[in-house]
Amino acid sequence: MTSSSQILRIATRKSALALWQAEFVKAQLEIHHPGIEVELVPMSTQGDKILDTPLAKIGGKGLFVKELEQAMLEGRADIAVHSMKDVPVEFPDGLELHTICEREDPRDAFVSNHFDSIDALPQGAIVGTSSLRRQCQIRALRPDLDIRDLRGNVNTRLAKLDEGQYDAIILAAAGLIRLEMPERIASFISPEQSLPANGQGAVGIECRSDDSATKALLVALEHHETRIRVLAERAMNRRLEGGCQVPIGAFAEVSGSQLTLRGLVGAVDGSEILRDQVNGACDDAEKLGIELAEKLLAQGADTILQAVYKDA
Ligand SMILES: NCc1[nH]cc(CCC(=O)O)c1CC(=O)O
Repeated sequence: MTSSSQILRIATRKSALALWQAEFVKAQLEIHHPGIEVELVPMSTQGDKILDTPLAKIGGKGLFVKELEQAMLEGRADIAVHSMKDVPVEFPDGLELHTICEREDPRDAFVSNHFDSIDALPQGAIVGTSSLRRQCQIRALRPDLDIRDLRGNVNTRLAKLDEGQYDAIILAAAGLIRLEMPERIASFISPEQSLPANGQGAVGIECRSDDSATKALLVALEHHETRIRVLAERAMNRRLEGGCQVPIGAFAEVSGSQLTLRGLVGAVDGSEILRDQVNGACDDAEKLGIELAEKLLAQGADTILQAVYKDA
């Protein structure tokens, strides 16, 4: 925020989930800072405009965040609210990820109008997901299923399911819970069956590095345990040089002062999946993430990831 404007402006995408997240941050700021004025600045990003190509093939990091960052750098907005899962590992000069809010359920959700779980699907059933991470894990569990690409925001994906284009689809549970559609979740998929993406279910807030007035307001929204978990997960991804569209899972849990981080790298066809985990002190979250990435690389993660990038 600049001293001349007392209104805090939130740059946000226009999808229902992005708007929910921005409204959530607005409401939290208003609770913690009575009298504050917060305004949403909705905008379309490149990722919202290209709807007909599988995300993995578009490539380019930060497809969903570039326009929001430009708005902050140009002073048209003060903060941007992101799903941590979609936030690139590096930030442009002048911007930083300042705040990580409390995590919603990080698991993947099995969504279907006819079946209760992946195990209950008949041979050859059609499952929609455009996430390489979900594809590879589901193929490993059930090589017989017909996995097809599924793009669009949460409501678009649900509509495609309801039209009968798929027997089931996989979505982040967090999105369905936030959009007040928990009844759509036929079952939660355990991390053993589908390890979540790094940052899944967590919301992060980005702002200008030199904007101390805004930072002071954001501190109240910080959630320490979520930060520790997401730091470890992102550190693993960063060491593997994985963008958000790679068959990589990373999931950290905290118990007291201890952190357990599980990681996975898989071939998209599910023919090969490497898994490993590390334990250690929460204070070493990032170190543990790097350590786990190196264990996976020692198992051959590099070869798998190179093949994915070549195909994309
Ligand atoms: N990649 C799209 C995206 N980004 C964040 C969420 C869900 C909410 C979250 O993880 O915080 C979703 C949809 C999905 O994966 O089903």
